[in-house]
Amino acid sequence: QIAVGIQKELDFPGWYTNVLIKSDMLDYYSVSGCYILKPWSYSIWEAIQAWFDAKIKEMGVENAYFPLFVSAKVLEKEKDHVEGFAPEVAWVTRAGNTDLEEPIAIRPTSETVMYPYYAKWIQSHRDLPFRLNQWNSVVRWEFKNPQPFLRTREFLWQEGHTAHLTKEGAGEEVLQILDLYRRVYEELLAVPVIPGIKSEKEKFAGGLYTTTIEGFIPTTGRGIQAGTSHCLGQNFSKMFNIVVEDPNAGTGESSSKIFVWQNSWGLSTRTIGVMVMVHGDNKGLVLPPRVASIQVVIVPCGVTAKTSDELRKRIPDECDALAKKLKKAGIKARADLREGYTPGYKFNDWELKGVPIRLEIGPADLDKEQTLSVRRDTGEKAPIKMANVVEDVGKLLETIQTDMFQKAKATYESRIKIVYDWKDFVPTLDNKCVVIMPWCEVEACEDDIKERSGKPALGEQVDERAPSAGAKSLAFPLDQSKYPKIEAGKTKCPACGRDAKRWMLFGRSY
Ligand SMILES: O=C1CCCN[C@@H]1CCCn1cnc2ccccc2c1=O
Repeated sequence: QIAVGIQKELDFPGWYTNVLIKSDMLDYYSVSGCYILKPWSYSIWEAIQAWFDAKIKEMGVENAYFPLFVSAKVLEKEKDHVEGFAPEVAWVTRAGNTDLEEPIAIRPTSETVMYPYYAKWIQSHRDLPFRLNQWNSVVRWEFKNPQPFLRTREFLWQEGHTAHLTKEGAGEEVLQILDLYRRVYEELLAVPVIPGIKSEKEKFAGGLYTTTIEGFIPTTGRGIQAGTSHCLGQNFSKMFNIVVEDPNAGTGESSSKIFVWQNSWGLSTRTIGVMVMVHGDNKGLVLPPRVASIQVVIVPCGVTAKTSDELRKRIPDECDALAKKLKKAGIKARADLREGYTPGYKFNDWELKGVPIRLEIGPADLDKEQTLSVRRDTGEKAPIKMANVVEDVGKLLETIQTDMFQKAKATYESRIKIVYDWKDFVPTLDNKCVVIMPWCEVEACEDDIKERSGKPALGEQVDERAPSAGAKSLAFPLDQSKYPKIEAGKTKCPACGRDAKRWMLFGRSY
């Protein structure tokens, strides 16, 4: 039985991995925490890559490739950058029967790999802005329960690393990239995200500030960090001595050096996991047309033992001709002419794989010169005149893309609850919602909120590898105007009573 067989609302983790396997997106691998990305999911990553790569190239970013390995000396160049992450670093200690003199780390991220060379290559302010990106994979040997796409020991991503003359120049790019990330989710994956700024506690410790796009998984009511764009300030340029002459210094003055202002930004194959979780249903994947490698599948119907020889040939031929016609118009269509499978079996199969539109052609459709369209997202059926099929299918794909986004956006917005009183905080989380509240921005309060909202039931065994129950701060939404004005000195933080400063999203998260 090829249907998913596990209900999304009843066993979400089971549903998730089942859908990924049965839709042929991935296969398990012999090393724990690692998965094989099969064409059905890899083609989604390729669609994301193609779109994002073109956009950053328009900005003047160039792709490069740096080595996978980084020496301990270089990786640990700056303690506070790595200390919190050290347990996740994977090391090569042996080649064949020979132990290595020095253990060599596999990159968990490439700041320390790249920046010694930024120091060498960036000499003058004319070299700025300096912008390189890598499409690569990184390794983080996490011990928390792995989840395909969301938390894996190796994952594919892009990591952009740029250098600027001024803080403002860097800051402008941080937000430009963050908006590209938002568009990858909202325009390609039909997944709504909230752009914002991380708290001091949640930001990348090695940087100056972290901007983020926060996604939401309705089934669990958990937030998920969907992409990050950091301003590193001058922290790394001071560590690695990446300096340029001050262009404004008069000639002859003592050479005044400027430490460059840097950014680093990353988006990973986590994008695919979020898309599956947000859109999938109990029949399997639901793919947004913009990233579907097959947008339309055409299935011959009504061919039975009693069907005339003429029709038995004509119906598949019509399906094939229609597929060719749609492909010629740039629509990714496939005729499923497999022998020995019933139409019903094929319907199930393509629904499992999340193909946005199914077109059926049977004897009655031929008579009426039409095809019957079936939407994967809503199941809605509608006949389409063959005379207009290219235009109508094209429009239907756009409609599906928009409807999927609007539906997910409405769900997300319905799960964001304003909280003014602490008594409402935990019940809101327990209702699978996230909290938006006027917050004091005091880190001790943040710790207290996590503690007070995650208390395990009395005597309950806490498994630190289980997803946390405590609420974290997710982001200060960039758009604060959506929420009531915070009266300085009047509006109080619901958790601690101090003066509130900005609206902050809190939620349980991945
Ligand atoms: O997010 C991004 C975006 C892409 C470039 N890197 C930044 C910051 C990465 C933060 N990070 C994350 N895990 C790590 C794991 C081990 C060692 C170091 C790190 C580490 O620096």
